[in-house]
Formats: sequence, C-alpha cells, structure tokens
Amino acid sequence: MADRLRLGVNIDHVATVRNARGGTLPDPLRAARMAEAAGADGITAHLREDRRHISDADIDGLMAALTVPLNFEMAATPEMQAIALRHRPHAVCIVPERREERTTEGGLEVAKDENRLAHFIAPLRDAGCRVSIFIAADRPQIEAAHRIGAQVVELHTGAYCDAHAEGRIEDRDAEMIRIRDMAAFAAELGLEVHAGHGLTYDTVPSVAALPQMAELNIGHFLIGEAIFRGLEPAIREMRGIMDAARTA
Ligand SMILES: CC(=O)[C@@H](O)[C@H](O)COP(=O)(O)O
Ligand SMILES: NCC(=O)COP(=O)(O)O
Repeated sequence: MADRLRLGVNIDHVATVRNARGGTLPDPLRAARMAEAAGADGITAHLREDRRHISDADIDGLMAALTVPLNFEMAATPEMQAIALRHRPHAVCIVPERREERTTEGGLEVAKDENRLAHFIAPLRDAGCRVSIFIAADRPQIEAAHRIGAQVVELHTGAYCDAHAEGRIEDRDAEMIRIRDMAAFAAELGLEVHAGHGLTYDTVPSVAALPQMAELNIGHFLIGEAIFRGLEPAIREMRGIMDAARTA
C-alpha cells in the first residue's frame, strides 16, 4: 500500500469561469489557497496551448504563492517545455491535447512517440521535476512510459466515470478492472501510480481503494460542487471519502 493517498485539486475550471467574462474574477490563486486550507496535498493546473482556462500569469502566481507542490499539466511541445524549465514545478504531467476537444479525451500515445518523448522529458527530469505521463490504463502505454524514463503514470479515469454516469454498469466495472490491473502492473515496474479525470464522490471510492494508488487529481467535479456548498466543504468531503475508502 502506498503511503497516504494524496489529493491534488485541479483549479482549471475556476479560470474557465473567469475567462467567460474576461477580467480577474474568480481568482484561481484564491481557489488554490482555499484548497490548501481544506487539506489538498497539491494543486494541479493545465496550461493548455490555447489558454482556454489557465493562463501564463496564473502559473507565475501559483509558483510564487503555493505552499504545496504544483503539478503542472502540459502538452509535449517546445513552448510548454520552456515554460516548465523556467518554473521547475514539483511535477510535470504530460498530457495529450487537441484544440478541438472539449476536455482531455484520451491518454497520451507514448508507445507511438517513444523516442521523441524520451528526449522531451529528459531535461525536465534533469531540472528536478517529477515527470508523470497521463495515459489510458493500457499495458503497452505503461511499458512505454517506463522505458522513456517517466517516474509516474497517471491513469485516465474518464471512461470509467462516463460509464458510471451513463448507467453502463458492465462497461464501468470492466474499466475498473483495467484500472486495478494496470495500477498493479505499473507499480511492479517501479512507477508511482496516480489517477484522475472526471472523478466524483460516487466514483472515487473504488479508485482510492487501490493499494498502489499514490495520488488522485480531481477538479471539474469539485469546482462544480463548490457552487452549491463552497470549495472547502466540497474538498473536505472528497478527502473524507478517499480516507474512508483507504481504510475500509
Ligand atoms: C489531464 C486532465 O485530465 C485534466 O487536467 C484536464 O485536462 C483538465 O482540463 P480540461 O478540462 O481542459 O481537459
Ligand atoms: N489529471 C486529471 C485532473 O487534473 C482533473 O481532471 P477533472 O477532475 O477536472 O476531470
């Protein structure tokens, strides 16, 4: 069993609301501080190439003000690599990106782009960033992530959460089995195992209960829930559900 299961709170969608009007409100940095106060172990922010939510200035502000580690999500582009090397965040998570997508629809195809990605992440590792690769729970992708020298894999939980939301119970359970088996396989290879995307109070227990899981990154649901009950209570409840799943 990994030590305490960490909760990374993704604040992207505070910036989505801000950007709907332009200006400075609501402030993602204020959300990050509240998340810290509510017990988040880290903050996750995805600087998309199209800057649809998080901005460069948000990353500057987070790096200057956070007391917990920043997990900087980015595409494998030279522009993003330069930004990461300038800031040297605690963690860099390499994610696939397509301009026309509404959200991160799949995992990175590491196996198809192994040589380029190995060279891409080497300077990030040398700069002291923990490099994580956001992938589907798929054996060839995990093997490729290991070969290129990533320290962490983050397993995409989107298909599992979508199946749950749509009542496709067999699909959901099949996805959960894939995540369970691939978390164990990744850990056997010596990779640290994280998971995220689309997690909610209902879907988090099965993922949190996996003994190899070291960190969950959760954003969209928490920011939505905060509209109704405030960010700190929403995060504290998630923390409580994760802890309960871990000890059950
Ligand atoms: C990589 C991932 O699953 C999330 O961080 C996600 O990218 C959040 O940003 P979007 O909602 O813009 O996809
Ligand atoms: N890497 C996943 C993440 O940071 C949060 O995803 P979501 O909860 O916003 O879908």
